Amino acid sequence: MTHYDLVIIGTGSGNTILDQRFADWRVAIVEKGIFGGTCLNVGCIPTKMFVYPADIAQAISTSEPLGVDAELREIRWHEVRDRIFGRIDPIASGGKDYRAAHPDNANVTLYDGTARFTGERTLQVAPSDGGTPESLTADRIVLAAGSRPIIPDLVADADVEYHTSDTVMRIDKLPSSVTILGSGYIAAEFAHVFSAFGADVTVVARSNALLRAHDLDVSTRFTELAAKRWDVRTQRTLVGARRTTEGTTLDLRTKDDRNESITSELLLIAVGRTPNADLLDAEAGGIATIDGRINVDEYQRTSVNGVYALGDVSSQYQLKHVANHEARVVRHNLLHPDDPVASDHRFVPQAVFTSPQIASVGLTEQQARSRRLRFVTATQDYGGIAYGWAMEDTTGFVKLLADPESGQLLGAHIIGPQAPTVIQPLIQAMSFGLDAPSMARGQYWIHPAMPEVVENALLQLELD
Ligand SMILES: Cc1cc2nc3c(=O)[nH]c(=O)nc-3n(C[C@H](O)[C@H](O)[C@H](O)COP(=O)(O)OP(=O)(O)OC[C@H]3O[C@@H](n4cnc5c(N)ncnc54)[C@H](O)[C@@H]3O)c2cc1C
Ligand SMILES: NC(=O)c1ccc[n+]([C@@H]2O[C@H](COP(=O)([O-])OP(=O)(O)OC[C@H]3O[C@@H](n4cnc5c(N)ncnc54)[C@H](O)[C@@H]3O)[C@@H](O)[C@H]2O)c1
Repeated sequence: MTHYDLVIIGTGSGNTILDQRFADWRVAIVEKGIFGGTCLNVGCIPTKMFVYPADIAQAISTSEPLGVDAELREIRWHEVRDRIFGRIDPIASGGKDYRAAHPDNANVTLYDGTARFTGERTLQVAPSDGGTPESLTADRIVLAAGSRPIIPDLVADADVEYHTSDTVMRIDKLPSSVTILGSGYIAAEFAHVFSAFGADVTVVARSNALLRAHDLDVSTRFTELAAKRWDVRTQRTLVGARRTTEGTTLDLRTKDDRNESITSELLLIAVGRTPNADLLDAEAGGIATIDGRINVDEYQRTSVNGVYALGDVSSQYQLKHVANHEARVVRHNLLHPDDPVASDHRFVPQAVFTSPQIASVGLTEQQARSRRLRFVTATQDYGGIAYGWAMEDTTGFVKLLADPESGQLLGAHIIGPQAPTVIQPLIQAMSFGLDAPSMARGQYWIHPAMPEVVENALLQLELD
């Protein structure tokens, strides 16, 4: 049994905790997979590195209304893929080497294996190479074990080949057709990538809209646009999956009880991610869970003294900027347990890097209504501002919700070019309590730049 001052499980945002202030601590890091976690290796970063060339490919094939006749000749898949992972893989291995061997980390032991609780602040680590499990105890433990893709039993139990976001970015050949089961973030982003690269894409949704957790106006607009680009099947229930000569077939039932089948070369499952709390045997460590997540208070503390959790394993937001924020909170609270800081989840923004891009922060109109809040809304089309004319945009808009009495913004929802960038001043205004009139008229807005779409939306809010 080896004892540590601190054990960190998971090297995504968990790996960002350690700095020189921990130099006197005896620390262990346990990682069962690729060093660096989801965002770096199979999540945010490689997906966006695929989205960028996809955006270029799509711009070429949609440039004709601007008077530019261009032709997309070829996607050199191997080059696209290898540029991305040629950049990412060395970062993962370099990060691992740094923790394992650099003098800065003389106090750190890296375990390549799976940790699970066997008692309070007591862990067993099963080495990835099948070696003898080792027991560790620690005064403090950080659970940063992330989440993993959910695979419906009907797919997992069938004799079919399928991909998840963990595997699909490394495939050897660009498929001619792709079926995506699911209609959230991952479905929207990969549908854009594969269709921009020339594949026929079918998206299968259980509900009546894609991205249905978004503001209804955004979700409705996105679903309409998606249906023009992809074969979108809403309100379908999966009833089976089978291998056929042409690829993989999904058997579906429609809302009006008809049977239908979709066959494609590649099947991508994107129906959500489940926290890895179960892999940790959290209950054996006395750690409470809620809906499969590790339960934490505002200080990221679990039900066991000295044990903290952060990121996808405990958060209702499965987002990297949230995991990183929570890691900073955990770092402070490890160093200053008597003067802890709380996580700030008031205005968590999110963006979907599909086409058109989507970004949002704060309440949706549905949420404002269900909370019975008094609010006003304003919507400004990109097409009504000068930069929108330049782009000939006809589909993007900014929608704002505000408290009519105080002028404080309650929510912002954008669908359109560069939405994740255009939204940032609104996140800032909400985070620092800047009211809409002050934001609109208390600063210059560069003319004729894209953020004028935000300025005009702010000016349209009919406040008291
Ligand atoms: C395809 C995709 C695209 C995404 N794009 C974005 C985006 O654009 N923006 C954004 O904000 N978010 C995005 N996300 C979400 C983001 O990647 C996650 O929210 C974030 O990576 C979570 O970080 P984490 O540190 O909690 O977990 P992770 O980074 O998943 O790290 C957890 C680590 O723990 C290890 N582990 C698990 N169990 C054990 C165990 N028992 N013992 C030892 N090790 C263990 C795992 O191997 C893993 O390396 C995306 C996710 C996916 C899948
Ligand atoms: N840009 C980003 O920030 C980004 C990108 C990708 C992933 N992520 C994170 O990763 C998480 C997981 O992404 P995701 O797209 O897998 O999940 P998601 O929760 O965004 O969407 C899953 C969708 O699949 C649907 N679904 C569930 N079971 C189904 C079934 N049997 N048949 C058909 N549809 C079904 C759900 O109704 C839901 O709409 C996201 O919630 C997000 O937090 C973020």
